[in-house]
Amino acid sequence: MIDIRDVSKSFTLHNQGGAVIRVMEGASLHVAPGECVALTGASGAGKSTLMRVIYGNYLAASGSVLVGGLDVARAEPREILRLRREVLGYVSQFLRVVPRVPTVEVVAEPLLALGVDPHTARARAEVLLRRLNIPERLWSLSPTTFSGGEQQRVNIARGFAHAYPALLLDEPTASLDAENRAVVLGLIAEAKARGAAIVGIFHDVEARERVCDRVVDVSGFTPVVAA
Ligand SMILES: Nc1ncnc2c1ncn2[C@@H]1O[C@H](COP(=O)(O)OP(=O)(O)OP(=O)(O)O)[C@@H](O)[C@H]1O
Repeated sequence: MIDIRDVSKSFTLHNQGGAVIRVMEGASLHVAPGECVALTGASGAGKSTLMRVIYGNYLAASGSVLVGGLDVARAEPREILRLRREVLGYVSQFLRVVPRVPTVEVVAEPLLALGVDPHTARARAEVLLRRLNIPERLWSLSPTTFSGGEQQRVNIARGFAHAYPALLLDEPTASLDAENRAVVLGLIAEAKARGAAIVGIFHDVEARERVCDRVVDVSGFTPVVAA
């Protein structure tokens, strides 16, 4: 489902004399349907960079990044938008929403974008919000004023609203209490059981051990710098 081959990525800092930072070389990763792979490696090793390359936010300099058969490294912007709508979900650490949109609509939005009828989309959103212990009195309010943990749970509900065949998870259990953490691990396990291919960053080691089948240390993709 996710097949990364020989990817390299560097950044050119145009505002700092054109300094080039080589972050990744020869990165390869295969994630099968139903499999969850955790990216590990020290801070700055390139975990977030690899996630962004898969999502198409960062363009790989070389290699291929196949997600559901589409090479994200070569795809047109409209193909990437379609991929994100239908195939590839991304639960980032922080919720970004348009102000004043009610929580229930924030969660239902990915389904509405797919053409699911509003009643079904809303019902699915409500099931997730209830499961993630967001009090019903908050559903009609914008999540912009919610606590950090509440916002993260709204973000997770939104990320799991559609049954994406592939999912990127950036620290999905950070800042959650034990009960909600268990709910999120349950959602991840269910996504795997229906065949989702998942790549994630899990600093929560226990969570990682519970849901991940494999660990890939991205330090192995760090370019060797000549002395
Ligand atoms: N947009 C960017 N412009 C310039 N350099 C960048 C950019 N994004 C990432 N980098 C560099 O790439 C390297 C890898 O960063 P990345 O955020 O992927 O690491 P990480 O493993 O996710 O770290 P952490 O665990 O601290 O979040 C760092 O040296 C970082 O400075």
